[in-house]
Amino acid sequence: MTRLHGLYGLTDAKLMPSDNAMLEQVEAALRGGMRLLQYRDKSSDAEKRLRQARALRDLCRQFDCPLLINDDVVLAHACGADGVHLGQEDGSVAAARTYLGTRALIGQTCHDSLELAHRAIQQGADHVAFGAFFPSQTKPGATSAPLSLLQAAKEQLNVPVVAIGGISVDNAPQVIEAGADLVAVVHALFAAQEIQQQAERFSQQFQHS
Ligand SMILES: Cc1ncc(COP(=O)(O)OP(=O)(O)O)c(N)n1
Ligand SMILES: Cc1nc(C(=O)O)sc1CCOP(=O)(O)O
Ligand SMILES: [Mg+2]
Repeated sequence: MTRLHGLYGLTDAKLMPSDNAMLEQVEAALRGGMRLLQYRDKSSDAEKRLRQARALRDLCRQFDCPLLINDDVVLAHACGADGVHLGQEDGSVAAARTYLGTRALIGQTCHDSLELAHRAIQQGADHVAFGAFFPSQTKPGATSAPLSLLQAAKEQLNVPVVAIGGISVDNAPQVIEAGADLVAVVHALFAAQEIQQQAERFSQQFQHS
């Protein structure tokens, strides 16, 4: 199992208006060194979601990059993804662990709370996400989290820690220095003019961490 570390991209239906656009953008990020991908699509179009998730699974496999599905354990299982990302309102981590098995990657959103993170790990999460560390264009209403939380998380938790929310090439060093193992990014990655180069810029920041 590869170590969870580096750039973590999340797909975005607005920035990726067709299957081809999505696959091209994701491939560019993979070529630039992205280490984990989350398929995040909030639509209720089950056929599209399964088709896109399967296409991403095939693409990610070529680059040895795990694929997680946002919110939906059933889709994660159906498309053969490596795991799932759950929010606090997206169903139980313990049930996801039972459903997807011991090898699945399961992350949970913990906002600004170490208590939520301890609970997530107890229930079977193998990584946890905190945020938002900076104002997010993708999710403007996200709860904000202080950088000091990352240092405390690294001291108290023995699983990889994800930082999310408004992360850019310019501010990523702050969260990485504070302890983030992965930076989860939508806008600063997939709205970039040159996605591969942008992914390389993010990835280079992990070379010494
Ligand atoms: C890596 C990562 N962190 C946090 C989230 C947010 O999850 P959630 O709170 O369930 O919100 P939605 O993404 O479902 O809108 C995430 N998706 N990924
Ligand atoms: C999906 C999501 N969850 C967040 C949280 O804080 O839980 S912030 C966020 C959006 C991240 O996108 P961008 O990199 O464009 O800010
Ligand atoms: Mg969710």
